[in-house]
Amino acid sequence: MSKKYAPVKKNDQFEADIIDLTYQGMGVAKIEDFPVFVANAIPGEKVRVGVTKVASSYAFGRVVKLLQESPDRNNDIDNTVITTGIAPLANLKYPAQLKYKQTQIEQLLKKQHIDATVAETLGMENPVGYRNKAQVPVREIKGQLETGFYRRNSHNLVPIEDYFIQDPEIDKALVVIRDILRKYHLSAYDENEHRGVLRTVMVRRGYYSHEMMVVLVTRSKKLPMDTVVVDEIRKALPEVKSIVQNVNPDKTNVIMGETNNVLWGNKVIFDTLLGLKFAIGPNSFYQVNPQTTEKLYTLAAEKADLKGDEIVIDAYSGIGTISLTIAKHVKQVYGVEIVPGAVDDAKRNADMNGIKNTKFVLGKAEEQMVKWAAEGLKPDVIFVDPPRKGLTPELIEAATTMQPKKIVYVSCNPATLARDLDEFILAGYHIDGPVQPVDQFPQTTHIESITVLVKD
Ligand SMILES: C[S@@+](CC[C@H](N)C(=O)[O-])C[C@H]1O[C@@H](n2cnc3c(N)ncnc32)[C@H](O)[C@@H]1O
Repeated sequence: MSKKYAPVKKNDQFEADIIDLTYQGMGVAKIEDFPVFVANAIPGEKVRVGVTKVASSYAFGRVVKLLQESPDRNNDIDNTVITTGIAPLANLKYPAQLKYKQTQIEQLLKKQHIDATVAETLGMENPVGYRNKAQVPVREIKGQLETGFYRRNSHNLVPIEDYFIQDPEIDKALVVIRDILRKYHLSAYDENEHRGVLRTVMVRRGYYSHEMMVVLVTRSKKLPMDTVVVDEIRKALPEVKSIVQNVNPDKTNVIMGETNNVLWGNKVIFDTLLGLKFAIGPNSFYQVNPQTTEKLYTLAAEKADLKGDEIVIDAYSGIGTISLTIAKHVKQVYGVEIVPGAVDDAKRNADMNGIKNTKFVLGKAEEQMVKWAAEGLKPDVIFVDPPRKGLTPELIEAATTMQPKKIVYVSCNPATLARDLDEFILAGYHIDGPVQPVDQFPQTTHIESITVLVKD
């Protein structure tokens, strides 16, 4: 690829209109057709841009002066949530956020030459304080243990007490835990030296149950003062039902390690979703926005139009949330999931809710689907709910070989969704009805949606 000529250099300033918003929530300005991505600038604004970094085909900039403000700008926020990337879209009023998410999907489908409509994003009534899970790094700043969030694109911790999108009870618990760790002089992890004890504090809280799990992720096997620390945490936070130490000894950005030691209480916490009870372990994926998850699953089930006699596959089944919520509307569900603890939770969740027509298999969805296809399994409907990287060609081939009438694609990344939809269309499926975005992650750039594919 030929190298573009960069018409700007670092520290240059220029005035520009912001013409677009990237999928990371940066404003786009152009100078001689050369894109400059500007933090905290939104479409419709005119700004004086200061160039902060120049690459061969784009540059980054910051707002030196806001010359003309968009009516969509939300000024009612603490800027830390933008600079840390906790809530990179919080500078947009909520209706504009919903529109942005719809438009992002439309643009990605168009790029892939997919002819489909995208419905308006279903939003939340109160789009703050919704996250049921926090994972905050622990670092030492000026000789003191701090919890907070990294400044965007860095590993520099910004101490924070109000995380804006997390359940406020979780925010309060984080401060209590931080103060207990300080009181007993526990050391924070130092990434550069690979030293210190506490790397991350994870807190999860059941939306309906109010049960809390605290996970202390440590570099070292030993957690000094564990007995007193645990005792103080559970006394100070009566909602806590489980305190776990997770050991992650590696020099890595991966948050959780493989070993969990239950320090006090249960191995799991429980919560309810669509009237069913779920056990959730420390390493299991559980949707972070329980309020919209209920809408999402209800819609996904409605769109599948289940009659009661279907064989269904739930690929990427996690702790069985989709499988178990649709089980009563179908004959049999087969789930596949890669995390052993999540499969154990899914089986336990089926038992706990008296559901007998589900079968959960531990494995890679892309391999298990090929096995099922080879065994002659003929599902009527396949649900896929993959992580951000989307589906593999093998999975798509296996799924279409089984020739289900419907495929319901729950996606958390419209870029991989568009790529995969193209493959399904080539394999003889078409998109039925509009793609439906559901705002699982208000104030952030993440986009969740449901698409239904039907056999031609
Ligand atoms: C977006 S979550 C969906 C989970 C579940 N459907 C839910 O809504 O709670 C994706 C799940 O896929 C699992 N996963 C990731 N890669 C996988 C793979 N190759 N095969 C099977 N499961 C995988 C993750 O552990 C996670 O539980």
